[in-house]
Amino acid sequence: MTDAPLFQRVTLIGLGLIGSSLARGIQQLGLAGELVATDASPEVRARAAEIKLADRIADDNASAVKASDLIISCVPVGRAGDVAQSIAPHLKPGAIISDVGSVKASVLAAMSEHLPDNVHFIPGHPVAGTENSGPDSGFAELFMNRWCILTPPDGADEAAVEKLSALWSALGANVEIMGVAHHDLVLAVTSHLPHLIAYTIVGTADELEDVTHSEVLKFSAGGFRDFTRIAASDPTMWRDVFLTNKDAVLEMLGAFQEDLSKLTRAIRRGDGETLFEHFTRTRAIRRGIVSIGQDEAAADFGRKHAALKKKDS
Ligand SMILES: NC(=O)C1=CN([C@@H]2O[C@H](COP(=O)(O)OP(=O)(O)OC[C@H]3O[C@@H](n4cnc5c(N)ncnc54)[C@H](O)[C@@H]3O)[C@@H](O)[C@H]2O)C=CC1
Ligand SMILES: O=C(O)C(=O)Cc1ccc(O)cc1
Repeated sequence: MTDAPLFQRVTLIGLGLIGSSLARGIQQLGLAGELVATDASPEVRARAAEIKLADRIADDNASAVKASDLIISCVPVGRAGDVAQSIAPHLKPGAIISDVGSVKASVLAAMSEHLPDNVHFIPGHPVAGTENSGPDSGFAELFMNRWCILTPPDGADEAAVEKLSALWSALGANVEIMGVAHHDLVLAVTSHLPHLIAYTIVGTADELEDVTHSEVLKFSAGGFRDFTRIAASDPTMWRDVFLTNKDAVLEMLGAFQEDLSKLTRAIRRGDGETLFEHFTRTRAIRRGIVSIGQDEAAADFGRKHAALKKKDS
């Protein structure tokens, strides 16, 4: 006998990297009795139908959410308010509404403004992705052994939080609960600033092409190549991240610029001790992250991989 699906009807709005990864995972693991999906782009809807990303592809957000028990908005954070406005009058009372946006305070404010009181709004953020976008770029295993942060507002229904956590856990993610302001500060330094640095350095190298005669790209080894991958990330998504997490990013950018000035001064003065000490500290940080990651992965990998394989066969 197969287990009952976690949710009777699930709706995904936005079928890019994250929406299509969710669609594939939910279908492969049988987490929804019926999966409905939609996207603002007719081309994306047509492609989603062609590759069967859901049981039904709806023409618009309003019809997609009818009678749905869980709705996850997977659109750029600047569009979160539009999505909430378009679905608000059509929601089933008691439905859970969530999202996957990389910024949380602005999404909470923009969506809460429109959503009725008789639904459970629990914003979320899977800390997992790639530089690719669109319906063909997703894959069911994207969330395996990655964090998914949920940011329920004060007084959120505990059973609804549990149910949403169960979905992310089934997809292989480790769920963590935190407040929106804390989320935005932590992600500003761990994700948003690194992307800004990558966008900057690749642009700088490109502007130097006249001086370097295309050799920047020709001889780019590890470090620069890694930056070019990150700098290939979606321009709409990242424009929205920096516009909506402005304060936290500016705070972290201030701290970063101070540290960069210290290292600049050390180089100018030939202060090898400062450079060596700094690089030794950062090497230890990386080794700590990698060993924590390996312990967690070793503990979880077998169970989660077996679950997906079972569904595949
Ligand atoms: N790309 C990544 O690595 C990660 C992205 N996120 C977050 O996930 C969200 C989606 O990102 P991706 O899947 O990468 O984007 P994407 O660009 O691949 O897909 C976004 C989709 O949303 C659709 N869309 C835009 N406005 C809409 C609206 N009003 N109604 C319906 N559909 C609409 C677009 O047509 C597009 O197909 C963003 O908020 C992003 O911050 C979270 C974790 C990782
Ligand atoms: O591709 C990468 O290295 C990423 O960092 C992906 C990513 C992008 C945005 C997020 O909010 C979470 C993960």
